[in-house]
Amino acid sequence: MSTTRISVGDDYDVVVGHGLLDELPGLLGEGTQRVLVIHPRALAATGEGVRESLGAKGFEAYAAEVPDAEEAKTAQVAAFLWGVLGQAGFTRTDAVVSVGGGATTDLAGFVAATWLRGIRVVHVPTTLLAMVDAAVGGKTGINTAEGKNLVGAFHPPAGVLCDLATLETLPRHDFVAGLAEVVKCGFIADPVILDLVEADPEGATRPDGPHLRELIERAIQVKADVVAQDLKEADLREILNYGHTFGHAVEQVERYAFRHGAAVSIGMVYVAELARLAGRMDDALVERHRAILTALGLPVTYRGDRWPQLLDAMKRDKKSRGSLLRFVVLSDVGRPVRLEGPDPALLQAAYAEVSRD
Ligand SMILES: NC(=O)c1ccc[n+]([C@@H]2O[C@H](COP(=O)([O-])OP(=O)(O)OC[C@H]3O[C@@H](n4cnc5c(N)ncnc54)[C@H](O)[C@@H]3O)[C@@H](O)[C@H]2O)c1
Ligand SMILES: O=C(O)C(=O)C[C@@H](O)[C@H](O)[C@H](O)COP(=O)(O)O
Ligand SMILES: [Zn+2]
Repeated sequence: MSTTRISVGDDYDVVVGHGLLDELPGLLGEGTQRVLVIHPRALAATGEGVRESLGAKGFEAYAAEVPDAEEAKTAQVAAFLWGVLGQAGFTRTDAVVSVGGGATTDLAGFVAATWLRGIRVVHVPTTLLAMVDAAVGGKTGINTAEGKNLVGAFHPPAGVLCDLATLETLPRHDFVAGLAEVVKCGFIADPVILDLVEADPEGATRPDGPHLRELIERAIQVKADVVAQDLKEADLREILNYGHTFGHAVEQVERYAFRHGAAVSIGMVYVAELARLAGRMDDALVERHRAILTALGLPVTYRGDRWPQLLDAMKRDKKSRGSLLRFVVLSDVGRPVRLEGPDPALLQAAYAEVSRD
């Protein structure tokens, strides 16, 4: 089966295909002696397989298991991993490999960014969301009690290996959650993604769907093009945060029991409604958001009794400047603009539009 390479500027490639482990040693860097493979509990066998294959190639290979999903993105788990690296004597020529979903790649990337002020990391994403988004672009981080991804660093990987076979074991709800970030790329930059999903929404929800590979590669291309121009989110990169101001607030209010992609789905409808109320988006495009996300089985409403908590969480969004709340909105498909300091009445009215009883 074919392999695709999508370059992120001149920095590194995101490789999409099947059985890509042979590429891993070449990405680890010359002189690398020790490698720590970080994987979640659910992928114990896969993580051990990667460790063994590196051991067989002559590396001093270690594996560390971390909790599944968002429970891994804590200071305690990061401290556990710093301990593992310290005990094994990892130096600046050694490396970290993440094998898992976005929670694992965010955590492992952060640990690599902070160990000795930065060692090499290679991501082997195993969820749809991590392939198209989390493993690409160098945003790493953990959560704190006050909010999502509040501690982190920009630390691009040396490479990203997306083995499509790993998606076969991914639970359906996690697969579908990843589609929210694919659709996000469609709305902000690549309308063909929206056309493909609209033509066959059921097919899009299956790992063997006819357009899955194209959807994945198009979404990666959108992200790669953006981060190659603005790694540290001075301006353009904010478009990748479409739907996240409200989405991250939902995740925090739900204490991370809600999947990231599901929260972003609601967040995109929220911000579309906000844009409509602010006179920036027409009714048809708002309804297109609802129709596409609903057809994929993603949520587009949220409970209606959490406004003070949601607003409080939104104020800590990284796009905020002082007390100014800032949103990425669309004037049309592929035309992201900023909405700064919207009237508080509009913020709450948009919430009413996505609230269910
Ligand atoms: N850094 C970024 O740019 C960026 C972008 C998007 C999202 N994120 C972050 O990514 C996280 C969400 O990532 P996610 O949706 O991949 O979820 P996740 O990492 O929480 O994984 C979901 C679940 O699936 C399990 N799993 C992973 N791969 C599997 C497989 N192949 N088979 C069976 N089970 C598997 C995991 O152990 C976990 O329980 C959030 O923390 C979000 O903030 C980061
Ligand atoms: O890569 C980016 O930039 C993004 O915003 C992609 C998002 O999908 C992702 O969830 C990211 O982790 C959000 O970052 P944050 O800066 O809002 O914490
Ligand atoms: Zn996201």
